[in-house]
Amino acid sequence: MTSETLETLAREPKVVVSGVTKRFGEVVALSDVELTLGDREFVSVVGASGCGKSTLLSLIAGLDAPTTGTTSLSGHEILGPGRDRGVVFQQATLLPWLSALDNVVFALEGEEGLSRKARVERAREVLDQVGLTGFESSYPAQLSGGMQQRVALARSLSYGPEVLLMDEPFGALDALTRRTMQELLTQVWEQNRMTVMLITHDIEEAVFLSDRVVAMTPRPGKVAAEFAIDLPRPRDPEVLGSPEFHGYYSQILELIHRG
Ligand SMILES: Nc1ncnc2c1ncn2[C@@H]1O[C@H](COP(=O)(O)OP(=O)(O)OP(=O)(O)O)[C@@H](O)[C@H]1O
Repeated sequence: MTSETLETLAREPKVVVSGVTKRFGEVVALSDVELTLGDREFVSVVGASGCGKSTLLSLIAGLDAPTTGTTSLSGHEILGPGRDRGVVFQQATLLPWLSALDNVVFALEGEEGLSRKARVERAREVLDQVGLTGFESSYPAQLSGGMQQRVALARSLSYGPEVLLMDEPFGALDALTRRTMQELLTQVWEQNRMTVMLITHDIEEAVFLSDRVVAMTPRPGKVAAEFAIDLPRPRDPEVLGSPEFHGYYSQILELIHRG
């Protein structure tokens, strides 16, 4: 067993998905899913289109409920959305009439006891973390797709969630921007060290970013296999050329193609 696997096992569980089945009418999207996300662990979920990845994410986000089974966070059953979880989707879904700064400030409206001044300060801080200093007053339409996703990420980071849930966050970006955003995400995660669940179609992205990659079976989705990624951190793009990286990549690819 590798040291990384031991570290993964030693982590306190943060999110636990237990015996979860999800049906939409006749469609069984998830069947008896068991999954644990450890405290401060970065986990990617990969699998064929339609295998239930987004459904799994929305159950943990509390946007939907399982048909049977339970999801819990820090030992408490998830019964709806909460500020202990941040969600980033493929589209940034920013409010077009608000500046980048005000989009983040708006997300902090629910933070009780935080003055307008403190909210603005916090928003500036997280915009700086995602490399947007100087763009605070730009409106979404004035920002590129990658920059809009940076604002979306800042918005989720602003209230300090324990778990960050990301559904194909870079899926709509061009290859170069995607790579920059992956590097940004590793930096942000190194600084914040929250639990992350990333849904992606991109196995290279999954291996590069994660402590563990979870591969799902085709519908009805179940966990097919889990791979502990024992690559040095902080991750450097140079690792992409290493034999270890290619070893993980081909094992996961083969498993998904085998179905
Ligand atoms: N609200 C819904 N109503 C009916 N069926 C749904 C609903 N949401 C998802 N499904 C079905 O559940 C299955 C799993 O969908 P889901 O979007 O979770 O898969 P996915 O792995 O995220 O797919 P993709 O990679 O293409 O985004 C699909 O067959 C989908 O059609």
